[in-house]
Amino acid sequence: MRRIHVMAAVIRDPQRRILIARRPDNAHQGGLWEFPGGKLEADETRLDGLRRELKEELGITVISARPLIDLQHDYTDKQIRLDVWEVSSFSGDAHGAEGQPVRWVTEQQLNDFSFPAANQPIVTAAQLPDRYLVTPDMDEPELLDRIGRAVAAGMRLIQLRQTQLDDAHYRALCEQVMARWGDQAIFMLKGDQAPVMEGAGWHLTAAQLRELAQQPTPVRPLSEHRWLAASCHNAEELQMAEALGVDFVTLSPVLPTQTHPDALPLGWEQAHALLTRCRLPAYLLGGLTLAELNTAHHAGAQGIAAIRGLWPSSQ
Ligand SMILES: Nc1nc2c([nH]c(=O)n2[C@H]2C[C@H](O)[C@@H](COP(=O)(O)OP(=O)(O)OP(=O)(O)O)O2)c(=O)[nH]1
Ligand SMILES: [Mg+2]
Repeated sequence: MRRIHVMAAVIRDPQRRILIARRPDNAHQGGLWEFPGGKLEADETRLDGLRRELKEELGITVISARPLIDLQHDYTDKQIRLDVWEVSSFSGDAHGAEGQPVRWVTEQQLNDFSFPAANQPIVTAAQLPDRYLVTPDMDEPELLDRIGRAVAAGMRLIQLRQTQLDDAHYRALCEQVMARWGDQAIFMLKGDQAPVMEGAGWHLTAAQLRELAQQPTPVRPLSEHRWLAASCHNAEELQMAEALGVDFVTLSPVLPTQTHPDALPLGWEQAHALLTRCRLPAYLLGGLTLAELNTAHHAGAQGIAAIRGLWPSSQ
């Protein structure tokens, strides 16, 4: 069976709401909600195909767009590649130009609609930001001050990585951070503390991922309404993360880093190749800064994760 290349869009209005449309009852995956788009034609670039589909289906002209997530899914009757771009600016009045119902919904409301089976990672990608801050080891007063400034500057996804603290101190820190900023950002915790910290997410190490994925009957170790992530370094770990039902991953190291000087960097080409086969939203990690964000998007990543590259300066 030939894989069909589909261009689809997460289109946002200035309030960050997202446009979804309902597929006609008689279409493939009919009656379910979708991100507008359709099949790429021969000799068309990906962006040209996206622009044409959104003109045809919604009557809008794309002004700016960038890759969001690119995944492959095998239905019993069709194999598709869903190449989803985020459209942050367009002109025209978006409407169901083919008579299909359309709705503007918040990121949260996406959970209330039924999408085709391939779409769960797209919903997740639409709900997550494009940068993932990892905190460096640091004394508590300065750490709290800088977390406060990162949140105020709009950082919405933060991993509390404090390797110098014992369990009791780490837990106390996490409680404090969650109480102050837990409603403004997603906090991902490390270690065994996370499951008992209601409201927080859990970021698994590659070793924890392996242990959980190699159980006789692997089960996702956290309820569906809490974020679960995992650190991956190769195709096998990415595959385990998918099988365990992880929401998103980090893939590292892309470039040489100070925190892991002995690790062999993947480089951009290999990172891209690994992401092509991975269905989950992935943050590239290792020696990256915001200067590489666009390159990361075009390599198929959700964005970048970084310690130094995203940490607010001490000024
Ligand atoms: N547009 C879109 N298609 C999706 C999504 N999820 C998903 O599984 N699909 C599948 C359903 C279809 O098999 C295929 C998209 O094809 P389509 O029916 O939209 O193609 P098209 O707009 O070119 O329509 P047509 O000319 O073939 O009628 O991808 C999604 O979120 N958006
Ligand atoms: Mg379509």
